[in-house]
Amino acid sequence: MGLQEGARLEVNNISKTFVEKKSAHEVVRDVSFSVYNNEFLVILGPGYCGKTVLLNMMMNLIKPDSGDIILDGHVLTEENMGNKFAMVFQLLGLMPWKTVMDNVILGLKFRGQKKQESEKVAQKYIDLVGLNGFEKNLPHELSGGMKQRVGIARAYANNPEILVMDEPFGQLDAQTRYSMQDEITRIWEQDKRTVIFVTNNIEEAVYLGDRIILLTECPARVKEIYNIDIPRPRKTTDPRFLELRKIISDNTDLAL
Ligand SMILES: Nc1ncnc2c1ncn2[C@@H]1O[C@H](COP(=O)(O)OP(=O)(O)OP(=O)(O)O)[C@@H](O)[C@H]1O
Repeated sequence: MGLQEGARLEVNNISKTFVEKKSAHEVVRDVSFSVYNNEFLVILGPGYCGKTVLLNMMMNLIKPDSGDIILDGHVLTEENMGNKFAMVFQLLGLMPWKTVMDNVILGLKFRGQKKQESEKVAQKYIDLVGLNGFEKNLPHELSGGMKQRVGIARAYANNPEILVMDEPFGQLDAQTRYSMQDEITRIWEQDKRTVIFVTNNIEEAVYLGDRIILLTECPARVKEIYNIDIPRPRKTTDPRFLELRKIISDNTDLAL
């Protein structure tokens, strides 16, 4: 399969089986899809279906057994991926002894940027995620949603072209989760990047995505790809929203 028009990333027929003590565990089977420039792509699948393994292959952290990943027309390697990717995790990995500013600056520091320049970049993204005034706070002084914002600011500060988010709101209470969904939409609309967002929540997928890649139970296969043709800001009560949610729900074993 060649590179499709406008595609940044092409996942071509990738499969992965883990072999442990002579038993084989097939986790990803023959998965193919494209990721387009600056789109908000959601990967939706049930728990343990292989979403993280798939993401890890897309980020060159795990080698697929077969198939390949094409980034901007070339097979993905450490060299050509450079600093193009940044990741936001469900469990954030914030340094508890470091302030918001120091946590956001971390990646820039690793790359040897000067402190003053790093602080300027970090401040831009601290402002973007709405944490102005909390620069000197420590993570334990922040709510779950605010910590998640720090994670997003840190990812953005590294200036990635592709932002990968692995169930970033999975640990948040429902109310905070809804407000973070609005926040991530606002941030992405203000500073567009290619986003690959993983979730097991259908409503979240329909609320956020330009497109949804629906995966099956393990081993993960692509069950369907949906274009979400609902203008933003979206409303969960919109008839088209409810219709799409039902169509996807009827096509999967996922519980809402
Ligand atoms: N390095 C590994 N060795 C062996 N098995 C693994 C390895 N990594 C993942 N697996 C298995 O692959 C399956 C899919 O795991 P994965 O973490 O990708 O699921 P997931 O869809 O991201 O789940 P969740 O929604 O809970 O995050 C699991 O059964 C897991 O135990």
